Amino acid sequence: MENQELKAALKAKDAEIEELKRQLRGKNPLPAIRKSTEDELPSVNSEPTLDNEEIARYSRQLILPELGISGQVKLKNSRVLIIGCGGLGCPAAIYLAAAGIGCIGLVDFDEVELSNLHRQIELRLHGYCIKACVSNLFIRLNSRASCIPYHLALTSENAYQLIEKYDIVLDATDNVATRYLLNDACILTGKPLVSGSALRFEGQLTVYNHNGGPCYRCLYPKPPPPETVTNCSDGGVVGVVPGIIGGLQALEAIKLACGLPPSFSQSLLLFDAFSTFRTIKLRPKQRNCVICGESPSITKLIDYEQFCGAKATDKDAGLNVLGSKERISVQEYAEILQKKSDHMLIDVRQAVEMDICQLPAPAIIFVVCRRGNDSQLAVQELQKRLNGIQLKDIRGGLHAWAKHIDNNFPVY
Ligand SMILES: Nc1ncnc2c1ncn2[C@@H]1O[C@H](COP(=O)(O)OP(=O)(O)OP(=O)(O)O)[C@@H](O)[C@H]1O
Repeated sequence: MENQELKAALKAKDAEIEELKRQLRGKNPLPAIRKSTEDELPSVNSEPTLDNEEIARYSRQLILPELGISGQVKLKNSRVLIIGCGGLGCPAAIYLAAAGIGCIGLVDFDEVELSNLHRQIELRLHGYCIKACVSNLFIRLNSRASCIPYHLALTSENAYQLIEKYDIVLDATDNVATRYLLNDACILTGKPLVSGSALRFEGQLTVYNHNGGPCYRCLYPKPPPPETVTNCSDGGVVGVVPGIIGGLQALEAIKLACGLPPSFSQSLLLFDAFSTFRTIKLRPKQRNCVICGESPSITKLIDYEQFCGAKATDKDAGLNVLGSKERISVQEYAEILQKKSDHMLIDVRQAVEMDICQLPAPAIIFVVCRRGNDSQLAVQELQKRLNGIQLKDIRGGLHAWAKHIDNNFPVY
C-alpha cells in the first residue's frame, strides 16, 4: 500500500473509532465524578440492624451461618476502594455492590476503548466512556450502596489521603509502579490489600498485609526489569480470566469485611484455564522488609515510576533503552517509504499479529550459498524469525551463477 493510501486508511479508522466511542457514551447522564480525594465520604449506616427490604434483598446470603444478620450489617458498614476499573475492577465492583458493601470507591484515570469491551462488559452495558463511571451502574443494581467514582490516577500525592478513608483496598491495576505504590500506601495506613492479576489464560490472587502475612515487598523486594514485564495489551487476555479473578477478589473482600478469614492471606492462588486452580504457600513476612519489617527505611510514599524505571500506566511504551540516533519517528519512516529509499523492515511481532495488519513490506531478502543447500535451510530458519519479510533462496547457489550467468565467476 502506498503511503498516501495508508494515511487515508488510518484516518478512516480513526473516524470509525470516534463514532463508536460516541455511541458508547450513550444517553445516560454522567454521575458526579470526583477529581480530587479530599471530599468526605457519605457516612455508612452504623445501625446494627437491617430493614425489611434489606432482609429480602440479601436473604440468600443472610441464611448462611457464616454471615447471618451480623455479617450483613458488617458489609453494610464497610468501605471498599477499588483501584483500576478494567478487566478485574469491573466484575469485582459489581459483586461488591450487589452483596451490600455500604460504600465503594472506584478509581481510574482512563477512558473506555473498544479493545476493553470483551472483558469490561459492565462498561458496555451502561454506555459510559470514563471508566470510573461504572459506578452509576450500581445505582440501578443496588440503590443502597454508595459508589463514588474518582476520575484520577492514584499517585504518591493522593494515595494516602484516599486509602485512609476506606477499610479494604483492591488492586485491579495493570502496572508494577502502581502495585508498589498500593502496597506501601496500604502498609502505611494499615489496610489489607486484595491483589489480582490476569494475563493470557492465567490469573493470580492473594491478600497482602493481613493477619501477620507478607506484603508485596516481602515477596518482591526489587521491581522486575521493565523490559521483562508484559501486559494485556501486549500479551493478550481471554476476557473470562479477569472476570474469574475479579470475582474472587470481591469474595476475599467480602470475607474480610465480615471478619471471616480470607483464604489467600498467606498463600497465592494460581489459575490456569488449561489445567486448574492451584494454591502455593507464600514466604512469610520478612523481618528486614523495608516497609513492613522491624526497622523500616521507607516511612512515606516515594516516586514509584523512578523506583520501577517504568511508567504507572501501560499506555505508552515505558521502555527507553536506545539513544536518539538509534530511533526514528513514524513520520520519518513514512518518508523513507514514500521516497522508496533502500531499506529493510523487520517486524518483530508474533506471526498471529501479522494476520491483523502489516506495514508495506519494502524488501525481499535473497539468500545464497555455494550450492543452494545451506541457503534453503537458512530461509527456513529466517522465516521463523523475520515475520512479514519475503525470503527467497537462489536455487543452485554460486555454482549455478557461474554455470548460467557468469562463466568467469570463481567456482570452488
Ligand atoms: N495508578 C493508577 N490509577 C488509576 N487507575 C489505574 C492506575 N494504574 C492502572 N490503572 C487502571 O487499571 C485498569 C487496568 O485494567 P486492564 O488491566 O483491564 O487494562 P486496560 O488498560 O483497561 O486495557 P489494555 O491494557 O488492554 O489497554 C486500567 O483501566 C487502568 O487505567
